Amino acid sequence: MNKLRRTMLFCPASEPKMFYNTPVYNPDCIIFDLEDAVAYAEKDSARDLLCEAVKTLDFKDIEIFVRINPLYTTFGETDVREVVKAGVRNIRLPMCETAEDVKKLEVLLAEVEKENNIEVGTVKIQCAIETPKGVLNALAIATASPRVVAISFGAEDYTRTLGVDRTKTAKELTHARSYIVLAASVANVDAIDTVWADVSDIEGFRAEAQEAKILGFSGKSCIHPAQVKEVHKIFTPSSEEIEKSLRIISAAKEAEEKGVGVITVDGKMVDVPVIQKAERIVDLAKAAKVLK
Ligand SMILES: CC(=O)SCCNC(=O)CCNC(=O)[C@H](O)C(C)(C)COP(=O)(O)OP(=O)(O)OC[C@H]1O[C@@H](n2cnc3c(N)ncnc32)[C@H](O)[C@@H]1OP(=O)(O)O
Ligand SMILES: O=C([O-])CC(=O)C(=O)O
Ligand SMILES: [Mg+2]
Repeated sequence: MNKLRRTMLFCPASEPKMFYNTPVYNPDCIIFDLEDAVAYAEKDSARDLLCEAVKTLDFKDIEIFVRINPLYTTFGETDVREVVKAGVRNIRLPMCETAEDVKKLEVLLAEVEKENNIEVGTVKIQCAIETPKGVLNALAIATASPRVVAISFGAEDYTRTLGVDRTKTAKELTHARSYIVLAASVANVDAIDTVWADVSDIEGFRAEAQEAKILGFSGKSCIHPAQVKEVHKIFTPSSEEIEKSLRIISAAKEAEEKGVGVITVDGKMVDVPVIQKAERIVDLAKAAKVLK
């Protein structure tokens, strides 16, 4: 299993009051944002604030990402240079459309790592796919560099660039979400579902998170602490799932010892794919610390 990445809580780097509190909400990952949540006039001051905070704050075992501005903007390169120097080891690259975009970041990272005596390859990349072109290139993006640990979907920019409305049915996102999940699976990286902007509509958020799990995403980006709790509930195996998985694994072990092939548990056939799915649930439960 890759790292546990059920939740990625976005927090604007220009909001120190907010970002000092982020660890309290216990997301698996925090994404400090230098891109769209930060006004143009505040880009430099937000970066300075963030770098200072990263040097001093204790985020326990929460994985920290910084969403930089795209490298084609005037801020992108400085974002990379400064946040890596401050200790950030994971970059979320927004508006990623091609393998070439990833490779440009990879070259810059190698240069910055050498300048700061950091082993080359240390800094990991999460590619945000948020345009039709990015979706069609998802597999090339996900496999463009060994640094890529996840690809994520950005539905706000995706619907903007496709020229459609974002609706509560999420039908307009179906193809892109499924394609991103497939690409991530082939590349063996995590797939992170998009943000849900209406923080007051927790029911709608829950439904979208549930669908993300069914589609095969590893987790979901969040913009509000209340969303983190919901995603954790949905993406953490329930006690029923865990008990059933343990029963399957134990029955399979017993059958193997007795030299029996296919068996049944609770009246259902258990074969290799079923056993491996049960093992995955147990691994996830252990990583989420709901099973020892
Ligand atoms: C399309 C995209 O690009 S999305 C990615 C970029 N967007 C972002 O990063 C936005 C992140 N989210 C936010 O900035 C905020 O949640 C908002 C602006 C949407 C709403 O903020 P508020 O109106 O303050 O929400 P609310 O009053 O419910 O907040 C409750 C508490 O949670 C805190 N909080 C809210 N959102 C966050 C967050 N993302 N991270 C950390 N703390 C947060 C608030 O500071 C407040 O703390 P307090 O009780 O100690 O005062
Ligand atoms: O990447 C995300 O989840 C949020 C985002 O930028 C978008 O939806 O455009
Ligand atoms: Mg976006």
